[in-house]
Amino acid sequence: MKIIPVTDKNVMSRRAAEMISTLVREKPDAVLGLATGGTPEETYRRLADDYRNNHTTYQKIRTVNLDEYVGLSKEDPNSYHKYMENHFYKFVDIPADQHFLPDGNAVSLDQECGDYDRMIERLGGVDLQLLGIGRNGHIGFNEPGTSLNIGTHVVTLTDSTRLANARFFGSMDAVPVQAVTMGIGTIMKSKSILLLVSGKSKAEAMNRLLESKTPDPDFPASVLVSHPDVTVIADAEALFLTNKKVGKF
Ligand SMILES: O=P(O)(O)OC[C@H]1O[C@](O)(CO)[C@@H](O)[C@@H]1O
Repeated sequence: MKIIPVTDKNVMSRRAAEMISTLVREKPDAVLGLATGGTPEETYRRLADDYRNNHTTYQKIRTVNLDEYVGLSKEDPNSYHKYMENHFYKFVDIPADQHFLPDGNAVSLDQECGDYDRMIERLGGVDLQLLGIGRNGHIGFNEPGTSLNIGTHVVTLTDSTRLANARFFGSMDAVPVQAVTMGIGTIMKSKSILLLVSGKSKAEAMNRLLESKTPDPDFPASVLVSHPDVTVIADAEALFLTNKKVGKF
């Protein structure tokens, strides 16, 4: 795991956007694995700026997202379909049939999960998977206790995750209880992984990740220590609990 310590969220987002746009320019038909949540919002803004200012094209890029809530339509303002539309797709030239998210409203969710993994394989696998981390160490929506080999599946969200995401819904009761998520096995097949960690609320998770020596299902992000190509960009607030030397900010 390569750790890049940065002063704040702005720098984290700039560095992340630079990594992603470099890949897009070097491999114009790359498969990007994308994430939602508060952490990558500014990274998407910067990628949109880069598209506008430097004409970085997404015409051949394919994107696959980590997850979607069960029971929300694609048009629901809180769906991750809508999030991606509002934060990224509408600002760049990626064709509509080249970006994919799991369908949380599929008639058969089991079928949808299997189809999603097969679709990622057909695309040739993910070149770069962008990740955030939950306070309890979840990646995607893989909550503590999830099998480390599992493919895309339906998950019941923990109260802590629903509480953390209640800020987008207005109340915790409005947050769906289930989601479809790429599994940890799916995420680990990505050729490279970029984890973004920002803010004091993530400091405990960051500390635990840095202390992790081997994958532990009780702390899903720990699986990243066994992946050959992981970059973590973390800001000073996220790193404030760790005594490990992470290099200069
Ligand atoms: O970036 P946030 O909003 O703190 O969320 C952390 C992670 O939890 C999720 O919301 C759930 O998958 C991810 O989208 C995100 O990477």
